[in-house]
Amino acid sequence: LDRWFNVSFEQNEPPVITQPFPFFGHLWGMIRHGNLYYSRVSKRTPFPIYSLRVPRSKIYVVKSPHLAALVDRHAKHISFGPYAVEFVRRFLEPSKHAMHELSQNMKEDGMWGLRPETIKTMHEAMSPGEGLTATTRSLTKHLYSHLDTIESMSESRQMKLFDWLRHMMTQATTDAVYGAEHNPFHDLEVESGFWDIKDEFVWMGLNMYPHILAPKAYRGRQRLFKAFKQYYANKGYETASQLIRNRWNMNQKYEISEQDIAHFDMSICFALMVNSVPTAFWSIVYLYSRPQLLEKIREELMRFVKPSSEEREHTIDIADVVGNCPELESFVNETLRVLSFNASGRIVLEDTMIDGYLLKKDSVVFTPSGDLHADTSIWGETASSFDAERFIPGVGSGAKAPASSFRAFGGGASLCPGRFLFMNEITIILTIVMLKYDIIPLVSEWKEVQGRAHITASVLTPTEDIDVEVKQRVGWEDVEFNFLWRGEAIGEGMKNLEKKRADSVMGDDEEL
Ligand code: HEM
Repeated sequence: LDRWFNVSFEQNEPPVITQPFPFFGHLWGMIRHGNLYYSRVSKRTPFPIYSLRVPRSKIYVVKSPHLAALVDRHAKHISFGPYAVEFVRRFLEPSKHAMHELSQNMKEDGMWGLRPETIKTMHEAMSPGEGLTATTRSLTKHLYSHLDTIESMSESRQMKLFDWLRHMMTQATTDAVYGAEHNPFHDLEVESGFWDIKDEFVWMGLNMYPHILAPKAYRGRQRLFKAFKQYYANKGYETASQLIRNRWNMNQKYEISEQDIAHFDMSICFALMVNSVPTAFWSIVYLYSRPQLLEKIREELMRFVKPSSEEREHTIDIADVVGNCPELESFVNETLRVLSFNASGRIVLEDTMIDGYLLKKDSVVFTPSGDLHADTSIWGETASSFDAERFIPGVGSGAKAPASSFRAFGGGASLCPGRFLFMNEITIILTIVMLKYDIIPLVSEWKEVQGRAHITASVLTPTEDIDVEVKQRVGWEDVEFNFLWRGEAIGEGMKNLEKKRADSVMGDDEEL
């Protein structure tokens, strides 16, 4: 269809991009290509902003960095709130009371109302501070114990990379966030049901006969709802992270039922995992398929590794790595830049003029990250290629890019509150994996894998998995790593520490 795009102009409003099948043409493109559709249209239009007409909705797509920054600045009138509430209505089967409470104070005039207050408490729980430290420490322990199962695998440690990461990160993240005591994801049918929802999400979102159009997703959602209802009946929140306790308390304040809270958790699980898992996959593929880059980042990590007097033992506090490894951080940001295709959806609450364009009330505004991340006026002539050093201060174009143009985590008032937890998580995984293991594809070369866009996710999902073998890192087979998070030992570190304590107790006994 993209070959037959045409343009029509309406007074003041952004130009309308038409195609031969009125209304349904664009809708079909969106269903077929997900968020990648906007990039396809944008490539064929010279305008900084344009309109798409679909049944019952008018969509404006913002392409220019300047207009993206303006949309962010008009957050009260071009708002993320109603977009998020529409997600709840379509996917989470909320009660009337829950919908009523969620729909209050859409313009966020003052800090009141279920949605603004919940987001505020989420930011509090997930910004650097006690809550984030406690959750990350728990996450590190759970990730390590899953990674450690590699050690007990048989001689040939072969696995499907994406499947392996997905299972490990699902279990470890939900243990850390929901508490391992009552984590619903320990039931593997809940885990597989959850990922089925993602696979058939678009069809479920049409909200017409979901049990027929999206049967696997429908069953997965029912299973997830039921499991979370049981979780709250068991008072699972009492042993959960601050994030879940804060959310529970806020929902109590607004008299939201346990059933509604259980349904809301589907969105939290999406936020926790749908971007982090593919980012971990792409990061490992990009690193291990670029041996020089891998060695460079390993060298950077080695600055934080302290060998003990017994040569075999090495200790690293992963919390020191976060924010202090420009090569690693730049690499992760660049991975996000090239693979983020979120739409940053907003709803126009009042007719609003931005830069001479009229945006009409009730329309949808998308600011696709794919377009901004490919803009040569921001990222230079190399915008379309992967440059691991792009975000190193003083080296690449990324360090100077305006915040409103790097949109992997969205932008403006609705900037993702989970970005710090994510950065910690990816640093933990990559640090442990890079220091301890070599990862080799079973076929001789790393194959080129394509990405698929999802309406719910920012980061593309790989269209196929890669069979790999995980081996002890060559030259480091005899080294034992102790991993810490803010001085507290985990994994090997924990075992060694416990052993040392036991030895010293024995020594004391002997003295006695
Ligand atoms: C790679 C990891 C992640 C990526 C790429 C990501 C990306 C995003 C994006 C693109 C948005 C939309 C913001 C906008 O349109 O302006 C968003 C919002 C959000 N994210 Fe994340 N996210 C990640 C991890 C997380 C995690 C771990 C959580 C934890 C629960 C989380 C919670 C949220 C929430 C609650 C919002 C809505 C914010 C609001 O309503 O103001 N995200 N995220």
